[in-house]
Amino acid sequence: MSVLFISGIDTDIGKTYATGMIAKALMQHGVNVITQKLVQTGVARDLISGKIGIADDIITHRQLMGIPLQPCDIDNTTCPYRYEKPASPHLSAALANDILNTDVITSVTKILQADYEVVLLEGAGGLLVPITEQLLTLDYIAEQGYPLILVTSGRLGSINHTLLSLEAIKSRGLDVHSVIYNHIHDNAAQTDEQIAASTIKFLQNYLAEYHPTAHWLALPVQEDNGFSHTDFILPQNFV
Ligand SMILES: Nc1ncnc2c1ncn2[C@@H]1O[C@H](COP(=O)(O)OP(=O)(O)OP(=O)(O)O)[C@@H](O)[C@H]1O
Ligand SMILES: C[C@H](N)[C@H](N)CCCCCC(=O)O
Ligand SMILES: [Mg+2]
Repeated sequence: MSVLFISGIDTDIGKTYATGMIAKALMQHGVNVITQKLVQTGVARDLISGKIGIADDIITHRQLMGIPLQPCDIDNTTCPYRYEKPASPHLSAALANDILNTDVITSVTKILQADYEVVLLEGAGGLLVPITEQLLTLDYIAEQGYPLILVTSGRLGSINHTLLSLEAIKSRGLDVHSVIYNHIHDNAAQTDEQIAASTIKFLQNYLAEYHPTAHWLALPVQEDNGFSHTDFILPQNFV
């Protein structure tokens, strides 16, 4: 019955990996769980039929969960809004001459809730990404009252992006359910070990002071692009 919203400090921070791995961990605890994507941009058209494909993030979620695409994926219930242009949803929809109606998103979430105990709803980009010209992602989350999971990493710049996200959450009178620290950017190409370790410490102390109820979860790097999975441990009272 419950819906958890997975957002992050930016695009490419690891929301899809976090969502797939949470779903896998919940499945292993016997929870009947499905994932949904709010809106997917950058989706290719099928060369033969010309139809726009299934959302890439939904495909990755199922791979990480180790299950095939479900009927609700194939009929696009898990992501009705899919656009070709890899951009902010408000732009991608406009370029496709479409108008995204958030009531449709809410109604597919309800359909999924009827069949599953937990729906993990992944956003596109960060919290202040516009879903439409009028509505920011965070305002949709606030309207729906969904518990909010924020994905971050040790990439240089993450402290600022994480604290700005937490400020924005607070400004809507919301709290953060969990912060997931993705270890993907701890390597030398993105940052260095000293920065990553300091970022973890700083963020943990900040959360302890300002968001004491938030869970802290560490997402390990998944090998083979997610096909051999390192364990991801969920706290007992996660859902
Ligand atoms: N924990 C991880 N283990 C292995 N690879 C990862 C991990 N996290 C992220 N990646 C890599 O980083 C890329 C970006 O991550 P991901 O697709 O999860 O970002 P996102 O936040 O979902 O982006 P978007 O806003 O487009 O939905 C992935 O395609 C994958 O290659
Ligand atoms: C295409 C990309 N991977 C994401 N799905 C969409 C990211 C939108 C970011 C918009 C912005 O913050 O300026
Ligand atoms: Mg994603």
